[in-house]
Amino acid sequence: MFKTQSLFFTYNQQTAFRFPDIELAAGENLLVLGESGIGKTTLLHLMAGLLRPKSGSVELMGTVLHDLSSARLDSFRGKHIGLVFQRPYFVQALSLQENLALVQFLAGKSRDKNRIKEVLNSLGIGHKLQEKPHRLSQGEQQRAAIALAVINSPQLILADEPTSSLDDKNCSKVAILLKEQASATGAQLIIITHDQRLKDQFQNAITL
Ligand SMILES: Nc1ncnc2c1ncn2[C@@H]1O[C@H](COP(=O)(O)OP(=O)(O)OP(=O)(O)O)[C@@H](O)[C@H]1O
Repeated sequence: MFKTQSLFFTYNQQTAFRFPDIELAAGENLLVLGESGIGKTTLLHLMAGLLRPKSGSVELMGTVLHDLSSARLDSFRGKHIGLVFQRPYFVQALSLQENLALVQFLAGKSRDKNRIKEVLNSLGIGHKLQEKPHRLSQGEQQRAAIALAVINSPQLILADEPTSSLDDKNCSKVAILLKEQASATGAQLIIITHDQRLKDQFQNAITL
């Protein structure tokens, strides 16, 4: 179960955000739509525990994120939350396989080459295992970004504008892949975007 309650956040006196409550059971998906500047990334960062709310709470699997110390929160995030960013963050000097092994290591897991192969194969980029990230096409990089997010089988997958730089065909593919990856592990999936093309692919949607 993932749940946010009465989330309120301010960067300064001019920018204050109140977000609608979200509640998702295991395996459920949600699309959060909103115009530029409305606070989508802010909400995603609150849900990932990267920002601390001024009031309200974020709860995943019975744990209230901001009750944890920052070290425990980092570890909890590494194990249970997968993040897909608009622009993927890779260590460019490492191969795709090594990048994924690093994410396993940072979550306190041992290197699992079979899991790395399984995830890359399911995303259609198994043959790019040894490739450096900058040698991948934009669509491949976006799929590799999904691999980074799901490698540790997180309970919650949060994606920030995962499709905005993609053409229609790749946009649809990425949405399907994210849903497939989430349903493979029974994870909750939340996509935050201004991309109206995704509307048809999600039954559960809210607009900020
Ligand atoms: N660190 C910050 N300090 C002060 N203001 C900020 C900070 N980060 C974001 N903001 C402001 O908060 C508002 C919401 O930003 P946010 O990035 O959450 O919006 P968004 O909906 O994701 O926008 P976009 O779709 O353009 O990425 C913006 O007006 C932004 O300028």
